[in-house]
Amino acid sequence: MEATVEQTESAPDNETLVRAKGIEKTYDSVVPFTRSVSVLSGADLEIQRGEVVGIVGANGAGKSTLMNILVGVLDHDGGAVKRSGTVGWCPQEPLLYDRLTVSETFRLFGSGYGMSHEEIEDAKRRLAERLDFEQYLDYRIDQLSGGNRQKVNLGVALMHDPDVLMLDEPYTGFDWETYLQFWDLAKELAADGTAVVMISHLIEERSRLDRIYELSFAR
Ligand SMILES: Nc1ncnc2c1ncn2[C@@H]1O[C@H](COP(=O)(O)OP(=O)(O)OP(=O)(O)O)[C@@H](O)[C@H]1O
Repeated sequence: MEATVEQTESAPDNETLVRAKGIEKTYDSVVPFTRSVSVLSGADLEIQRGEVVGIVGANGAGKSTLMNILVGVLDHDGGAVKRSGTVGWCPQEPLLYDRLTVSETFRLFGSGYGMSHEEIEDAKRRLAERLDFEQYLDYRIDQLSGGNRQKVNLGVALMHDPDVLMLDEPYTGFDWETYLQFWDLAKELAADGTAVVMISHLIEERSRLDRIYELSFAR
């Protein structure tokens, strides 16, 4: 089956921002002379503006694989992905540069997003206050604790106010206060029209999600 990805620049006002149909993904085996592993087989999903959608399932069910395909950092073998608008992505392992300070990290990502100096400074101040990492702005990434690194990872994913925010277990290592702050923020973003897609492991979270996609192993 042929794999396609379609990306349109601007997001429509009140519509589906991500649509995935019949996604197939097989990984080559990491062990020589053994079979390849089929991880996704006919996965369908739709994400609307303003909703908080959960992707759940057992370890190894393919949640990160699906999200990486939706974001566009991983190829798929079959099916089609259609995305509209801008995307913010918070991967499970922070993708940050150890030698940069937190402020420099925001400048780097902000210029990549095409933001002005003022917009970058404003987003950095707002998110540092909100997620409580103001005191670490001059720290290098490799001097941060795991939880604070995760906060910066989340901050740079949403600093450009994306239409779709994709989060792969974004709160790993957050203390309780930050975890609650994170959920307030996710709800606010959704109320303003952002589509928030989140990989979740916590049963407690199910009530916070508008819709849930559960991945299960193919029989
Ligand atoms: N690069 C790769 N090469 C080969 N197999 C891979 C690769 N990446 C992932 N896999 C396999 O694909 C399957 C799905 O992995 P994935 O990380 O998507 O699962 P997950 O549902 O996100 O798991 P978890 O809850 O543990 O984070 C697993 O069996 C994993 O070992």
